[in-house]
Amino acid sequence: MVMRTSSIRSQDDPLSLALLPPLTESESDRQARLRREAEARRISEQIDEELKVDRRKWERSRDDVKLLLLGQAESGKSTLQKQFQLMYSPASLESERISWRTVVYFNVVRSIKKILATLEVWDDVDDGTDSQSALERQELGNDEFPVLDNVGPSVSPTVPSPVDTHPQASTSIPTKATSISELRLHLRSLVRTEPQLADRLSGGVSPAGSGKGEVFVRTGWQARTIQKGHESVVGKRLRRSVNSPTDSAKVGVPDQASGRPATSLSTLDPDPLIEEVASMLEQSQDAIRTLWEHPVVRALISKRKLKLDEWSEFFLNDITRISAQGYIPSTDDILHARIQTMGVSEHVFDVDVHGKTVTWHLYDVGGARGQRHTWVPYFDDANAIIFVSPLSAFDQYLEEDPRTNRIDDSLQLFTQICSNQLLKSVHLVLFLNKTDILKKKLERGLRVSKYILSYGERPNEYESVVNYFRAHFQQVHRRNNQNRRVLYVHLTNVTDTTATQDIIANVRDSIFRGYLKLAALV
Ligand SMILES: Nc1nc2c(ncn2[C@@H]2O[C@H](COP(=O)(O)OP(=O)(O)OP(=O)(O)O)[C@@H](O)[C@H]2O)c(=O)[nH]1
Ligand SMILES: [Mg+2]
Repeated sequence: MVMRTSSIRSQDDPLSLALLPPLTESESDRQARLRREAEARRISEQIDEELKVDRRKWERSRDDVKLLLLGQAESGKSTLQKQFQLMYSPASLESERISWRTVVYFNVVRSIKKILATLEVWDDVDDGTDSQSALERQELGNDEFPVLDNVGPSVSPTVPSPVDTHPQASTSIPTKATSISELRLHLRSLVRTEPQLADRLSGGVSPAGSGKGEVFVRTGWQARTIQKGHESVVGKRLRRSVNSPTDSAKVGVPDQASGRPATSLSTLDPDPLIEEVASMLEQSQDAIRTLWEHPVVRALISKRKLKLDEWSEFFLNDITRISAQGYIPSTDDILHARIQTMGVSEHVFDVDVHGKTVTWHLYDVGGARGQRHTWVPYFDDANAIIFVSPLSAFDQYLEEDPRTNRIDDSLQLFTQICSNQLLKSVHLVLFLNKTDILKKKLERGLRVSKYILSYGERPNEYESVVNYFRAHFQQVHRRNNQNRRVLYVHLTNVTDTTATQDIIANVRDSIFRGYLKLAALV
């Protein structure tokens, strides 16, 4: 007979009543029920314990630093992210190194395509019988025309037949005298690979409203550019190389002094598309160099009729190295390679700050107008922002909206960030970036007042221009600074590793000081 403890509650509470054992419960049923109840208690306690651990984990994650990189497209956010990666997770950059080859090739092929398209607009059409086009004749007759030393190899030209349209089949070496239509024939197959390279990088995704029909990539794009076998071998070898300095020499880890890879990846599984492009580049390197150094192209550039992206120049100047067999991108190449970010990509680093390791989550966002709505969900719990503004863009207009000057857009965007209520307590850092390109533009004689009317009669010199723009950003900050927070301003060239890493260390310390202050308050 089972003794039941009766209580007012158990009799009144329908749930307790329902849970009571039946009146007819036998001794063996009672034992089984007690075992079940003990097991249920054990599971419940285990769940409670796991919840406690989870809560602790969550609390730990609240201690992590969340840093947003914000700014318009092409301002240098992803380049800055690469510098963080280089500093705090070099092994991960190493394992990606080979994937950047696809981006570099894509940048080169796209630049060649743009040069040829611009030449077409400016009429290089000839009838195939005359090696000089109308434009060439016009330009070569021009006294202002730049005289180039060292253009093309000093062997006599072997001009290919106009019907020989396959550049790989041709053994001719283009020279200064080679006409643009001949170069176009040489480079036709290479240029045709551009959409395939774009597709390899983007996975076929091209978001609407994002500007010049660029190639956008999401986090993890690297996997698409590496064959399965390739990826695992590179990943394994390069990971190991980080732990063992003796291994690094064997596996393509860059030589520290030159930043260039020490070995080729000839033993790894190739991606057929990339290998084909590599081989075309190798065979077309003379044609590319001749085109790039061609007097007509030089003249179009100097007259600003051909406006190439900054990275085009970087890669085309070094085309012999890039198109060589077994090319692996150097760290400098990776820092200059251009690919637009789509959405928000998160990068996690363990950052050692004066003996304490803190996990940092770096959010690198797409800066084109069509991408900016994706930033907002990350504002809630952000600790710090680095706002990147490219000062060299004073003579450029948004790809998404050709009426808007890029500096104006950057100031407007900075106003929105400074005045955003969700961000009012966030540690704010401003990178006035691309100072190296700004210097070059000013040296070339580009006048700021032509594009920024308010600049007026101020001297067209670096110091004066930088002070003028910096003052504008500081004014925006002052006018939208409810919480009297400090604005930390740095003049940067984020492709310069030594200088940028010093600045990152400085930013890290200032964020950490704020972090300690906050920790002391809670
Ligand atoms: N010379 C020079 N080039 C820079 C600098 N910062 C960035 N670049 C180059 O500018 C190009 C664009 O930089 P990204 O870092 O891709 O720009 P982003 O802000 O991430 O652009 P989105 O992803 O479109 O928002 C790349 O080719 C970089 O190498 C700089 O300070 N100096
Ligand atoms: Mg980016």
